[in-house]
Parts: sequence; C-alpha cells; structure tokens
Amino acid sequence: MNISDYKKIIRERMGDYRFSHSVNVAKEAKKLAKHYGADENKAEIAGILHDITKEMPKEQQLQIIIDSGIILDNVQLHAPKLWHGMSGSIVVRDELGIDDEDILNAIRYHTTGRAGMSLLEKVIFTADFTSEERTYSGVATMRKKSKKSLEEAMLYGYQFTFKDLSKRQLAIHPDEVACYNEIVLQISQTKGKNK
Ligand SMILES: Nc1ncnc2c1ncn2[C@@H]1O[C@H](COP(=O)(O)OP(=O)(O)O)[C@@H](O)[C@H]1O
Repeated sequence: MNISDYKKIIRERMGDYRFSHSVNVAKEAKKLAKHYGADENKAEIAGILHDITKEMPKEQQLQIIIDSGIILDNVQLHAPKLWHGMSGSIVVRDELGIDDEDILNAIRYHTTGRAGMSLLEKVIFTADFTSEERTYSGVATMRKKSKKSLEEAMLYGYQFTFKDLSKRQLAIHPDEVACYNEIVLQISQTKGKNK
C-alpha cells in the first residue's frame, strides 16, 4: 500500500476538516523530516494516518484499546481525547498491516509525546501543531521554531497544552510531563555547556 491507498482509507473514516488536516500534517511532516534528516516516507505515512480513529465512536476506540491488552491509567481513563493515538496505532497495525514500530509509536504518542521520543515521533508531534490549516494565535512563532529546533517548538506547544488543560481543570498525562521535563533539562544542559 502507498500514500494514495492510505488517503483513500482515511477519506472514508472522517469528515472534510479532519481529512484535510491529515493531508496537511502529512505534507508538513514530510518537510520537517527532510529538514531534520528523518525518513520522509515514514513521516508522510505516519502523518496521513495519525488521526485515523479520531472520528470513530469513543466506546469503539475504548474496546479496541482494551482488546489490544493496553491497560489505561487513571488520567487516560478520564480523557477520551487521549484514546485516538492508542486506538489509531492499533488499527494501523492490525487492519493495515503496518509493523514499523517507529510509525506506530509516532501515531500512538502524537497527542501527549513521551520521554525518549524518536526523531520521527517528534516530527509528527510538531507537524500536528504546524499544519497549514492551523490558525491559533502563536502558530507563526510555532512554525518559525519548528524550523530551528523541534525541541524548542515542542516546548512552545506544551505551553499551549498545559495552559489549556489547567484552565479547564483537566489532568496532565505523565507522558506529557516526562517529555516536557526531558527537553527542558536537555536544553538547559546544552546551554550550560555553552556558557
Ligand atoms: N492530558 C490530556 N487530557 C485531555 N486532553 C488532552 C490532554 N493532553 C492533550 N489533550 C488535548 O488533545 C487535543 C490535541 O489532540 P491532538 O490529537 O494532538 O490534535 P488533533 O486531534 O487536533 O490533531 C488538544 O485539545 C489537547 O488539549
């Protein structure tokens, strides 16, 4: 299967907005992959498929996750918005036969991030924030940062996410905190060395 097959598959599973978002994330992911030396083909595939289950009913997503043997933690149990990364990676593996661990992880962790992310995972996480149709205030800065450093861009993205979650009194997932902390410490060590 190639990108146009994957496009056809997701087209049937989502509305117009989500489809064009997916196409844009794939395009942006390919660009970022080229810029940072990641695998462009994998970036395009993970980008086009990252939201494959986003519009699937939540109960169905939950069933897929449970059937796969994943045990949800307390934060995940209370945040259905976090389910589509997990359910998406399972569907892509089991229905589309994709067995590339890096692609599967890029889909699984695209909303939260996690500690120890691969380059491809960071590319997808960032592309989801910078895709062409995004219009939030700060998107221009986010795009600029994404060309200089994926890690700096991710920290900027977390500023939005953490602010939004705390405003709405929603729990922050430990993977998000772990990713944020890891990058902050890496950056401060690098800056320290350069002093
Ligand atoms: N811990 C969390 N609990 C609930 N929602 C979260 C959490 N972390 C991120 N989100 C939400 O997930 C959404 C982002 O989902 P994502 O899959 O990255 O984007 P999209 O579906 O638009 O491509 C944001 O609305 C963000 O606030």
